[in-house]
Amino acid sequence: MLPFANISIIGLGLIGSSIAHAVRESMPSARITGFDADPAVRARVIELGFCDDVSDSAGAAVTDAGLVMLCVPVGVIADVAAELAVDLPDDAIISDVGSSKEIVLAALTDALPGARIIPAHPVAGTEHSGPDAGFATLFHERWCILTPPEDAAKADIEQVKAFWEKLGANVEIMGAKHHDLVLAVTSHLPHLIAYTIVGTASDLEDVTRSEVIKYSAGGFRDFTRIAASDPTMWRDVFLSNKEAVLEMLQRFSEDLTALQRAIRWDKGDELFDLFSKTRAIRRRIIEEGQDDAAPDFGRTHD
Ligand SMILES: NC(=O)C1=CN([C@@H]2O[C@H](COP(=O)(O)OP(=O)(O)OC[C@H]3O[C@@H](n4cnc5c(N)ncnc54)[C@H](O)[C@@H]3O)[C@@H](O)[C@H]2O)C=CC1
Ligand SMILES: O=C(O)C(=O)Cc1ccc(O)cc1
Repeated sequence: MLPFANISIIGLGLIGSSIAHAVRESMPSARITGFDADPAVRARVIELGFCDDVSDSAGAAVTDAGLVMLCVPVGVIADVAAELAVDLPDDAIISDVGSSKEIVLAALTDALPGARIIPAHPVAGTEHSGPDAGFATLFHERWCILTPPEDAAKADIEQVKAFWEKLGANVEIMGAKHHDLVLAVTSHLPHLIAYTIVGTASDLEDVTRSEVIKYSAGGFRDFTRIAASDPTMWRDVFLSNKEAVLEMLQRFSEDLTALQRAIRWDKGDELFDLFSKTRAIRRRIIEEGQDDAAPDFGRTHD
C-alpha cells in the first residue's frame, strides 16, 4: 500500500527534485504537486516533468495533499508554513528535510498549531543545488532521521517512516535537540572547516590562485567540493543550529591548539597516536559498510 497518494513538495531544488524522482520510481501511482517561490525554477520543473502539477502558490499546492514536504532553506520554513497554513488539509502530515531540527519543529508548531508534524532530515546530499541536480537514488541506503514532537501519533511516525523506506532510506528516530548536536559534529562542523580552509588558501598572498587550483590534490580537492555547497542553505544551517555548532567549534579549536602544540614541541608520539585513532575510525566506517552513508566528506555525484 502507498504511504501517501498525494504528495506536495514545496521547494523544488536538489532535495525536492530528488524526492520527486524517487517517488516516481518507487511509488509511480502517487500524485506529485510542486511549488517553488522562484518562477524560473517552476518553469524548469515543468520542462523536466518530474511533478504532475506545478502550482503558483504554496497554498494551492497543498489543498489535496496527504503529505506536505517542505524542501526549502531552513531560514524560510516559518514563512512557508505561515503561507500555506489556511490551505493545509486537517488530515495532512507536514514534514520537511531541513538540516537542523529544533528550530524547524518550533517554527512548524508555532505556525501550524494542531497540525500533524513529523520533521525529517535525509542525511544525503551533494554540493549541487537546483531542480536539475536531483536524482532518484540519492536516498538509497542513506540515513533519514525523523525528529517527531513528543506528542506525535505513532501511526503518523510510521507512515512517514514507510515513505522514506520506500525511497530507499534507512530511518532512525531521535529528539530534535540530540539530532542537532550529532549533526553539528558530523556534518555542520566539517562544512565550516571546509569553508574556512578553502577561504584561507584563496587568501594566501604568496600562493597564486592558479597554483591552488593546479596542485589541489587529494584532501584539499575534497574540501573544495564541500565548500562549493549552497551559500543560502549553509548560512541558514549555521544560524539555526548556532548553539550546538559553537559548542563543537569550541572543542575543535581546543583540539587544534593541542595539535599545534604537539607540532611545535616535536611531540611525534602524540601526533602518531591521534592519527592512529582517526585511521581506526575510518576503518570501522568502511567495515560497517557506512562509507557512503557517512556524512559526507569525499562523496561526489557527477
Ligand atoms: N543540499 C543538501 O545536500 C541537503 C539539503 N538538505 C536540506 O534541504 C533543504 C533544501 O536544500 P536543497 O534542496 O539543497 O536546496 P536548493 O537550493 O537546491 O533548493 C531549495 C529551493 O527552495 C526554493 N525556495 C526558497 N525559498 C522558498 C520559499 N519561500 N517558498 C518556496 N520555495 C522556496 C528555492 O527557490 C530553491 O529552488 C534545506 O533545508 C537543506 O538544509 C538536507 C539534506 C541534504
Ligand atoms: O555533499 C555532502 O557531502 C553533504 O554533506 C551533503 C549533505 C548536506 C547537508 C545535509 O544536511 C546532509 C547532507
